[in-house]
Amino acid sequence: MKRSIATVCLSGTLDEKLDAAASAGFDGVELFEADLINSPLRPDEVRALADARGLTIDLYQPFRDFEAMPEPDFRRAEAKFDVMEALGAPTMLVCSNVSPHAIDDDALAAAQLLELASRADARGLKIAYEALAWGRHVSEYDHAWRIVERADHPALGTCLDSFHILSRGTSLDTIDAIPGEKIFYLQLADAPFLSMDVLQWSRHYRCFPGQGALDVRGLLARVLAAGYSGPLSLEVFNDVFRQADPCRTAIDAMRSLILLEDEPLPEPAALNGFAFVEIGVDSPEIEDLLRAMGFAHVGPHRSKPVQLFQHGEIRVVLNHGVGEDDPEVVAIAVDSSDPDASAARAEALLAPRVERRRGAGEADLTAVAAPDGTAVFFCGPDWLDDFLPTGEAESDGVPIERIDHITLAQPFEAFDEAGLFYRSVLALEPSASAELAAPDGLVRSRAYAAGDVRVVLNVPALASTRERSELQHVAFATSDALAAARAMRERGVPLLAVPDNYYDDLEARLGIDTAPLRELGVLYDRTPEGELLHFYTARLGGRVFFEVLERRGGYRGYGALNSPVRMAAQTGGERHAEGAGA
Ligand SMILES: O=C(O)c1ccc(O)c(O)c1
Ligand SMILES: [Mg+2]
Repeated sequence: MKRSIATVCLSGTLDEKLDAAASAGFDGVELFEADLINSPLRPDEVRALADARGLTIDLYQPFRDFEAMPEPDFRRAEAKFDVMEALGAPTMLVCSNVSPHAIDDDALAAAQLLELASRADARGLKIAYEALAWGRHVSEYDHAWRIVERADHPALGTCLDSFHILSRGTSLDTIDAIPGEKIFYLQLADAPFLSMDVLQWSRHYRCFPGQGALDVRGLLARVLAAGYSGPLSLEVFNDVFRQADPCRTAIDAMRSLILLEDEPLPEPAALNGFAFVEIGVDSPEIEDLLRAMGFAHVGPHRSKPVQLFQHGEIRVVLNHGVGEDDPEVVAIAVDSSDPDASAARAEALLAPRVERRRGAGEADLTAVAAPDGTAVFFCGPDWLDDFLPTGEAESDGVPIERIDHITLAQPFEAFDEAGLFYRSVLALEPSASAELAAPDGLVRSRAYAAGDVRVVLNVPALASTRERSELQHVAFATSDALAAARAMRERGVPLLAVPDNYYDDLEARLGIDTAPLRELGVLYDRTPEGELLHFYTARLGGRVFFEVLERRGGYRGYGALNSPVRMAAQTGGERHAEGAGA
């Protein structure tokens, strides 16, 4: 189907918005009135600009506070029709009246919309009437449809907006009763569940389908079943997108539509956990730490300054060629049952390829770049052959087994984009997001998982100019956290100290004996499904640390409840170290 995007979704000036929409592959735009009014470009120039970029202007929007008025403003309407003719925009969106002067009278609304539609029709234009969720007298789509049906004019139809419908929880049954050709336009937006005034929710927190919690997919299926054949158009008001790079937002938006439509998308290949995690480093200290955690240096890469360390199923690749000052997770790799299929799906979802140097005879690994720049590799079985065996053996006695999850701090503007990236490219399912209080600010966190591939994304809740530590960590699964903590402590792994107050609270809340946990700095969580025991290493330089976790029973979470004490301990340790050095 034709794909469109409202200019209000994108930051920048009108010409920048058009450029971004076109470069992401959109067919058309909804022109948001303010974007035109604030532009130095004449309507005919906007039309030419859109035309030159292969974009149609599908909708002019919104025309506000028109219907059910004592004196409907046809003069203003005619002036806007002039603009639409110059733009080549066929349809005007009229959103339901919010004015205190509006009269609660459907017959009046229908009569005035009928008059508007016949004037539009005289110019070959159409009117699409939309219920705003906060409209004064019309706030439900089925009500807007009854008024359209009552007016009964061929140039008058309705505009359905998934946000207004799903935010109010209106039954979707009436959609089936609207003839497809009377649905003149469909606007798609998702949003996280928030308990707040619906206007504020709509104007600040909408997001692209797949990024929020609304069943946009279900709604789309109903609208298509009704026979709608117009554009699938994204209309997202979002504070973060308004300040993000419009080209990136437009690609994020297009990825959302591709996922929503499903059709030309290769099926996701089954993933069998993480093949490896790659850490960029320029110092050898991390090698000592990995050995203390029981890892063996399995081998150097045949042609690159890259070392493979392994313990059980856990593989950590240290890349000395991309080392920043501080160690940093630069790549994650999934073990794919069909790496070519994984790569094809990633490409279909507009994931940018990471170009890599490859020596003769080396495995041909495809990597794509996640929004924060982390490379995501799709591995088959043969990549291990790229390393020359050293014969070094792993140590017994440190019971860690596989990578459980990888947690990556995201740049402020990349959080929703990154979530949709992992959700679509790797077909990971999101869990609910959590808010975690760190000493230096609130952190929003959301996990994405499929089988043994789990990625947790964190982001500061507010953009900040302050220097913030953007922590990343790799969590290793164990079947015995206490034994693992004891073994690592004996082997000299620096573990994060946990305050006594934490254990006192744990005893007060749960009535458990915390002595073994307290002794080793192991944190604890319990849900009806099971238990979690987990602990952390100190940070390796600035950003990276390791976690070891034991899931007991059916525990599926990530110990979010314990993140604040962990973050406080990390901040405290850092300030302590600064103080000691002074
Ligand atoms: O927030 C608004 O005013 C507004 C305007 C036009 C729309 O289509 C819409 O869904 C909301
Ligand atoms: Mg709308």
